Amino acid sequence: MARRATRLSSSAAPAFADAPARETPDDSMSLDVPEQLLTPENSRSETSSNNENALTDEKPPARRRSTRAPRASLRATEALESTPVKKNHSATSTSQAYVDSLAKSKRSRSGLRHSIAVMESQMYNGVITSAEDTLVEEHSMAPDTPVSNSSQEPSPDGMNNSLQQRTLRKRVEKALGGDDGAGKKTNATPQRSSGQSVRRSSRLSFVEKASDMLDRANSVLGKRSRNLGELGKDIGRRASLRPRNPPTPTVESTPAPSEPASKKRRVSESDLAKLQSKDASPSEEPAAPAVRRYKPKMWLKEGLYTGQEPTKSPPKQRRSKNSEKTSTGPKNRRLLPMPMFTGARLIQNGRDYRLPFDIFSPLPPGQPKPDEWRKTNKNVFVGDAASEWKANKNLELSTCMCTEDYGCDENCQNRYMFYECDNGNCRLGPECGNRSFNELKHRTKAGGKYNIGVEVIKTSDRGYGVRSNRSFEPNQIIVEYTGEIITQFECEKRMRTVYKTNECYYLMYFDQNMIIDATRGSIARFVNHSCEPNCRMEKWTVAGKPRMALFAGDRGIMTGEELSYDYNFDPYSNKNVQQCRCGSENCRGILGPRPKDKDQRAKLEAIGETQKAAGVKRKRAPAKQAAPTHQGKKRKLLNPQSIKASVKKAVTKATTSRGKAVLKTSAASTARGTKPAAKNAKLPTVKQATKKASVRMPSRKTQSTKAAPASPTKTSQLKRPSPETKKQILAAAARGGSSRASAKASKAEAKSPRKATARKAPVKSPVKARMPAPKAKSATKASSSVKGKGLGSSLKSAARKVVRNVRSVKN
Ligand SMILES: C[S@@+](CC[C@H](N)C(=O)[O-])C[C@H]1O[C@@H](n2cnc3c(N)ncnc32)[C@H](O)[C@@H]1O
Repeated sequence: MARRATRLSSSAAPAFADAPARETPDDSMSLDVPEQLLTPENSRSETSSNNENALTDEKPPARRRSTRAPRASLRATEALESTPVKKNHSATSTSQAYVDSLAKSKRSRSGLRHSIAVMESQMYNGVITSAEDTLVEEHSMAPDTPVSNSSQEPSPDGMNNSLQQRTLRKRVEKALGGDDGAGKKTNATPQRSSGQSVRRSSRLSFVEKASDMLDRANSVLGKRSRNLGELGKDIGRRASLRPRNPPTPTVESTPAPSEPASKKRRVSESDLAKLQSKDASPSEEPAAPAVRRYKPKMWLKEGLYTGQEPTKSPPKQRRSKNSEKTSTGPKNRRLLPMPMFTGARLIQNGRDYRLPFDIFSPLPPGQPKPDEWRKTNKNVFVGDAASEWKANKNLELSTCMCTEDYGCDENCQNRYMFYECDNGNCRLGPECGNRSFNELKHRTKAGGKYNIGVEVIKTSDRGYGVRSNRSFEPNQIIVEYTGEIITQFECEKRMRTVYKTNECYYLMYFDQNMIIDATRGSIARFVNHSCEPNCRMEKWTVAGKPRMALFAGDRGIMTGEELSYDYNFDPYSNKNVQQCRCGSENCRGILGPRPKDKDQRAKLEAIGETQKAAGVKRKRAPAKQAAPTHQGKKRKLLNPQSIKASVKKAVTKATTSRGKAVLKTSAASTARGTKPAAKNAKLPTVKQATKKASVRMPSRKTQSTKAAPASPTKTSQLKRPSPETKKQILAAAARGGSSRASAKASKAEAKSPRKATARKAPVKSPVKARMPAPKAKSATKASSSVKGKGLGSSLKSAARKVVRNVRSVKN
């Protein structure tokens, strides 16, 4: 009730003019009039403060009041015009108040000026009060405001009217300015100004709020950002936190389209936050990659090889097909590394391995080459050799009857007689397997390490040697032994003169009492001797001409092996025995055949031991002589007397020796030069196995008859046919009109002698070679068709023996 009374008293203030109290206004009221001169503009500073501040500002300076009065009067006029209903009432009350004020002014000391101001303020208050009453009734929000609440508080008895009026004014201002809708309804000019003043005074400026938000953001970002900001570091990030554009112009420049342009949009904290996030986002984007996302650590579940099943398959890299495309980094190994020192162990200890035959593995270069070697890959007739050769040349004709099914295999007649097939004696073409020299010709023509297949090496104790650059199949031709073909007379002459001081000679018996001197020759001359050789030296007839070549043994040749063959030469004298350094298990100890005589063997062994004990070695090449010349080397030389003695011995031995393929080339061996079988010979020669020609089981793997030590090449025990046997076979073939008969006869004799050879059951026919039976088509037929008891009967008996031996071996 007190509240109501207060309001009524204030609102009905103009009506007091009619009341007696109006006539005698209270002094207190008159004294309070100046306080009522507070205009809405004056109240700006007051509205922002509380009521206590308002009480302290009860007496504003007079100057301010005077300046505000005209505006208030104008507003009051406008209000009166806009509210005609209330105009009379307000005018009446205003006039009454004016009369009262005039009467008062007469008594009071205040001037006219004050009176006019009071009148205007009363007029204004009357309008506002009436409007305020309406607004209070219409707007339920008005009393909720702090200002209205404060104004509705029951005033004490001593509260003056100025305070009431001021409170009312505040309420009106709140009601008009706080709600835009209400402002529109009232359509009063003071509402706009009051609204503006309310916003300005009741809220902080936008810049201040933005700075507050910046402080909050700093605190949210944490200590590090704060420190950076304080220390002035990381300007970029700090700048990102700071609003780049002043927020107030930004908001004002981009008002909401629905709002009027004149109005300022109220900025809430959420808007500030959005604004700040907008400003901060572009600068924070580059900082995002700084936050790393590490892959989760993958721990090894198993140790090295622990729990892994051993496998023989090669390790697989489990990579997807697209891994190379996707992976940007280097191609790292996915497999575990090899254990330490594995490679070192392998290098130190080594590992045996064998390459297949068809793999070419060239050896590293750098082997010293003999500089005195004059090379030739063809046989060259020198001196009288060419004329003598033609005179003695026998036209040996042979034609094999092999079919393509067998392709001139081991049963080929040409092969049996060491005749190479060609288009003249064989009807097979590329299917023929008996054309080794032709193959070698194409190989050497093509050239290259692989095709040549051999190279010179320097051995530790045997001078130079030859090793293979590639692998060779068993019985494959390797290299031809070529050189100058000289007569025996020429050979003796050279031995006396040119080779007098030589340590090594490269002489080999060839054919028709001819000698191949490979001093100027092919690389085959460097092949050393071995008691267990891996090669054979064979003489073949190619297109009617004899040729010598080195063939691989029965087990083939691997890459890097040193090539060797059995020299099988006769030293003719115990003094000329050379110690063998082949290093094989079954080494005979000397270069030459093992003597049959025990005494002689003991002597040779003693000599060998003596040489060993004395350290007698053939010093071929001093260390400083990388490429020694064989000329001038000190070797044991014999005087002419000893040569003569040796020749005598050789002659006697020559009657029993057979198949001297190799002529030892030492100076000592020059003394061994056997006397030619026909005439008196003073110079060395090579004996042929012609004295005791006997039919042996044919084998193309036979080179010499005398040298047949227990060796892996024991198959060489079987001899090839002697020249005499060969002639007989050829003669029989010529009589029969076909060489096939002889071939068949041979087959009948041996029933595949190579089978017997393989079983190491050589059969030696005691019967001397006679004329072979012509037209022998098979073993039985051949024997039956033999005319007479010559070679046919011997072949027959030999064949029977072979059959018997084969059966015994089978059993
Ligand atoms: C045809 S030459 C071989 C190439 C010879 N190594 C060279 O440096 O010219 C034969 C000579 O080599 C030597 N020789 C070959 N094989 C030998 C071996 N197994 N043991 C000792 N000396 C050997 C002998 O001195 C023999 O007289």
